[in-house]
Amino acid sequence: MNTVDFDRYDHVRPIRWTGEVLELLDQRVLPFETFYRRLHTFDEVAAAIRDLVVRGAPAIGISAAWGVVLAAKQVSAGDGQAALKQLQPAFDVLNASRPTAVNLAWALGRMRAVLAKSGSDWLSALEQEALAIATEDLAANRLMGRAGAELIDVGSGVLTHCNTGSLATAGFGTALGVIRAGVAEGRIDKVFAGETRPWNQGARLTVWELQEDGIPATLIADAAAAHLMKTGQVQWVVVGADRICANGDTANKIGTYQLAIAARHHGVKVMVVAPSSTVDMDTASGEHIEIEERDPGELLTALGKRTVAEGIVAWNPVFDVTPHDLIDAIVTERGVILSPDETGMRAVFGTP
Ligand SMILES: CSC[C@@H](O)[C@@H](O)C(=O)COP(=O)(O)O
Repeated sequence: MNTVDFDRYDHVRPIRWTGEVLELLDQRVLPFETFYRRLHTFDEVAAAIRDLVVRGAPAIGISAAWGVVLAAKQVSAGDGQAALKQLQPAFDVLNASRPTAVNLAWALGRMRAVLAKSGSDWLSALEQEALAIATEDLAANRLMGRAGAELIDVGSGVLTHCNTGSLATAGFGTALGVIRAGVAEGRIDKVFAGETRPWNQGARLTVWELQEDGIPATLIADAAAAHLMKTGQVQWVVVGADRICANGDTANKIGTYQLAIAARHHGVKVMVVAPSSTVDMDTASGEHIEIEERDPGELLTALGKRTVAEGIVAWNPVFDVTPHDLIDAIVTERGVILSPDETGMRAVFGTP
């Protein structure tokens, strides 16, 4: 088996901290423009998360953490507790920027906990914590890449959905990390990516990232997935997650649920790859997850041009929940849970 040269995949970084400002690679204009937006305030960070300048569960958590640092730079306080009081509005605005991915609340929780126990050095403690959140995410992705690839037999084809790569994380990616590792190790022969309508994360971001790596990938229409499975070209669906509940139910980009149903019908396996920052053991099952609904305009237009007759009504939920019994493996940096259920999740993530 070949080894994985992780440094080869480190060139796309969606989030850069200069020490003064946050620079976000604007994912709305990729793949044709590579443009870093410079953000100076927490309000700008919240707007960037809401408007999908930055997206992907781990990446929005990391960005929110840096948003807290930007807010903190405007505050003068003697210790962390005093700063926390003044920073509460910033925490609230950042937390409300998107509802489904738990990584956002998780990262803000870490920043809040650091403040609560810091003395006069609270600002540098916050900065170090934001850096640690990003560094740990990259390390988790590399671990998961290897662990997930081990489940894949040599000669397999895989289908992925949305974008779970360097762009959605601190680097390397979750599901795309498994695909990178699986290709490097010689296990994966063919990679397919669904377009991921309506925002086209698969078409605009995933196949571009793979092309940058020199990994051949084939784009399919989302509607072609069941037919792809029927033709025997894929053995695994490999996806990321925005929130994994205590029983293994998983929220991910809209369309994941129907992929899992089609996969079960065709004997194709489903792997969910996500760091522990995506695991929400306080939410018992998927029915309690808030599903973000975005502007129906995303469905009524393409490249800013209206494609649907005036007066048409559209509904645009952007995540769905895959029940745990349709998932074959959940891969995290803390462990792999096969045929996940509450017992398997608790064995890795603990009891309440
Ligand atoms: C490593 S990213 C995992 C998920 O966040 C990803 O699959 C996804 O659904 C992203 O949705 P998005 O709306 O693009 O933020």
